[in-house]
Amino acid sequence: MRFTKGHGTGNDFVILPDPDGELTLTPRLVAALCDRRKGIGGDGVIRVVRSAKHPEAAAFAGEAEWFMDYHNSDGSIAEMCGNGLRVFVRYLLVNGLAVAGPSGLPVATRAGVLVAEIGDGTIRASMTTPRLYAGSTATLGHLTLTGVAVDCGNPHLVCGLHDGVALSALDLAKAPLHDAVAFPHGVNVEFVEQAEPLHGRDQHVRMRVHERGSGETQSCGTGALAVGAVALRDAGLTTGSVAVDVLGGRLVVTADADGVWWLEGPAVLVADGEVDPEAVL
Ligand SMILES: N[C@@H](CCC[C@H](N)C(=O)O)C(=O)O
Repeated sequence: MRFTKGHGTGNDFVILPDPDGELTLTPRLVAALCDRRKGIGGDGVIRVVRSAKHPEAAAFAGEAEWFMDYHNSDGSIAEMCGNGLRVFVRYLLVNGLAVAGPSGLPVATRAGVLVAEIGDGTIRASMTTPRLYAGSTATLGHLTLTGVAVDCGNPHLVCGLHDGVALSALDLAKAPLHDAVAFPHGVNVEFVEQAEPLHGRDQHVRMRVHERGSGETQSCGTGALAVGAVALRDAGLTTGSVAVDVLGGRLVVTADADGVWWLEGPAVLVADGEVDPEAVL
């Protein structure tokens, strides 16, 4: 089985080309490929499949040739992956499977069709409009933090830190406890602290994330989107740009004057290879 390894700000993926949707991708195989000792290692698997060849994306085939079939490292399926989307686009471009037109490159996801624009080293992609809809809490050991529930196509809970609690001191080895009624399908939890003002950005924050289905990761694109949306709302802004520093680098979230939300950041392919599924299972 051919694979490519890539990452966006350290959020890393095993990319599997499967243009005609012929691969049997079980949760067990996904988890085995993502195993960092016995497999290739990754926060998730991205299958590259033609929209027309995947039952969940066939309706998008007229708009977007390719479907990003995203799976978390525990084998569960997620609706969207912001870093994965940029890496997916990089893969399509490098392998000559698509070219970006004047209005960008459309990609089908479980959260709908999104459009990527290719920059100088970075890629920026339109994102599902984040919807801030409720308050909730996350508990880490003895620390309970209040947060804002944000729907970015997938579920997020954005928690600001109390005075005296440092982002770097949080232990995210275990999943934060959350309200299972508020988040029946689980939740990605972001922890945020303010950072120093940055020229050209309306807000600058630092975040760490515990991802549903993957644990703590170096970065989460939809998590950054959720954090950016809360930061702009708290600053009383409806448009603007937010620099979100993650363990693996920097992402920029922008809400433009047309009401479109964008996520910009690097997308890097680091290796190609061949893996024997029998050997990793
Ligand atoms: N890392 C991703 C999000 C991946 C999916 C998430 N773990 C979920 O289950 O919703 C990103 O960059 O957005």
